[in-house]
Formats: sequence, structure tokens, C-alpha cells
Amino acid sequence: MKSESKGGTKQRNFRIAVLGHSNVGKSALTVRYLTRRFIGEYHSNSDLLYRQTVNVQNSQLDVEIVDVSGETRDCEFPADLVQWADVCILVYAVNDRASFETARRLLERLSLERKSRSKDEERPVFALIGNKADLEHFRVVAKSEGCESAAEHNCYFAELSVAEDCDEVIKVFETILVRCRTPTSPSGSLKKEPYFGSTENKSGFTIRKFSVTKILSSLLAKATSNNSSSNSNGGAATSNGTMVVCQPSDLHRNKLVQRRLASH
Ligand SMILES: Nc1nc2c(ncn2[C@@H]2O[C@H](COP(=O)(O)OP(=O)(O)OP(=O)(O)O)[C@@H](O)[C@H]2O)c(=O)[nH]1
Repeated sequence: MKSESKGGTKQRNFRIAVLGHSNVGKSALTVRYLTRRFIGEYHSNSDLLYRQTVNVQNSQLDVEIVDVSGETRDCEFPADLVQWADVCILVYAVNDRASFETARRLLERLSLERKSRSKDEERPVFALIGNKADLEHFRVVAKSEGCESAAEHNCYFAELSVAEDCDEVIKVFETILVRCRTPTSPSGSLKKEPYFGSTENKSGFTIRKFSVTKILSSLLAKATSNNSSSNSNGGAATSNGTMVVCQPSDLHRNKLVQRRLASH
């Protein structure tokens, strides 16, 4: 399912769920990738959905990223999002032991879910990210611990500082997107269908505009012109992005999610 577009081959949507404990930098990571900016104080108690076209290795990819609210999701396994996502990025902070334990628990659960699938499906792809590496003096989780957990579950691992290292953030997303774009099983496990086809509720979703949308939309829009000339990695955002509140309850009504649950 490819279509030719200016500047490369256009492919279908890639869906990324950014999960983890509260306050580990999930929003900062997502916004950093999409706008190249670090937003220090950004608080939301809702899951947020970002949509943007990005350029990865001369291909334009439509990505949908759900930044899960740690505050509201700390105690529950986000089964709906896992069914939806092609990629789950599990974030912890190197200065927060509890956040690492949360990420580990999520990783174990995700591995179990994936193993229990009937098909030889390798979706979702996982990545474990240790953020706030700039806070070395306050570190309580050794890099080797992150490495070991990732190796145990055969998933990508990186430590980074969203605050200080934009290039590393871009590298993480690009590595994951490239991996995800490459079919990993004979059955082509990364088959996708449009999910949030539009913010206008095409498939029966209630997706409401959020008050901070204006601010972030303006940043996402600006990312278009700024990044296309400044990003040496070729990972520039290439079209105006949007951000809306994603209602978790709506995930259950999506046909794709229902099919995935039924074949589980
Ligand atoms: N020192 C440092 N602080 C960071 C970094 N990334 C994020 N932060 C800070 O960590 C705090 C939490 O960042 P958020 O992006 O809101 O974290 P979150 O995981 O989305 O939090 P929830 O919305 O509660 O789930 C903010 O004060 C950020 O400024 C980093 O790389 N280094």
C-alpha cells in the first residue's frame, strides 16, 4: 500500500504509543521529535494524539503518536493502545527507580501478550528508553540495567536526554520507524489500516479539540519550515502536524482493534 509522492515514496500510517510512568518525559520526547523543541513544563492529564508526516530515509511517513498520560494510566495496562500500536516506546527516567520498575513491568506484559498471539506476529515493536541522562548526579538506574532488560525482551534500547540531545531523540524514532517499516515476519506482520483517519471522527471516534492544541499546533506547523532546512539527519517533519485529545474509551470501538482482539 504505497503511493508516490513528491520527495519520495509515501507509505501508510505508523502508530506509536509512548508509555511509562508519570513525569518521565513522554510528552517532552514526543514534542521534541515532532517540533525539535524542548518544552520543559507541559502538563496534561489526557492521552494526546499527534499526527504528522515525517521524512525518514527519503520516504514520507504519516505517523500517529499517542502520548499516554502517566498520571491517569499508572495503574492500568493500556491494552487498547497496545492493540492499536505498531510500536510501543516505554520510557523511564534514570533518576527514578519506580519509573524503571513500571517500564519493566510493561515490557514483561507486552512480551507475554505478543507471545500469546496466534499468528507469528511481531507487532508491536518495543523500545525501552531511559530518559534524563543529563541528571547523572541523581542517577539511580544503571545503564546496564536498562540494557539487560531490553536484551531479555529483544527490544531496542537507548539512554538519552530529551532536554539536551535532540539528535539522539531523532535517531531513536528513525531507527524504530525503519525497523517497523521492514516486515519482520513472512506474513508481513506490520499490516496497518487507517485508524485516526482524520480528526473529524471518520470512523466513529470522538476526538475533541484540546485547549493547548493551538499552542502545539502552531509549534508543529512551524516545525515544517524550520526543520526541513536544519535537520541534517533527513528526518524533518514535512507537513503541518496536529494534536488532539485521544479518548481511551474510543479505542475499543475501533474496528481494527476489535479484529485484533478477536484474533488474539
Ligand atoms: N533534566 C531533564 N528533565 C526532563 C527531561 N525530559 C523531560 N524532563 C522534565 O521532566 C518533567 C516531566 O516531563 P513530561 O514530558 O511532562 O513527562 P510525562 O512523562 O509526559 O509526564 P505525565 O504527563 O505525567 O505522564 C518536566 O518537568 C520536564 O521538563 C530530560 O531529558 N532531562
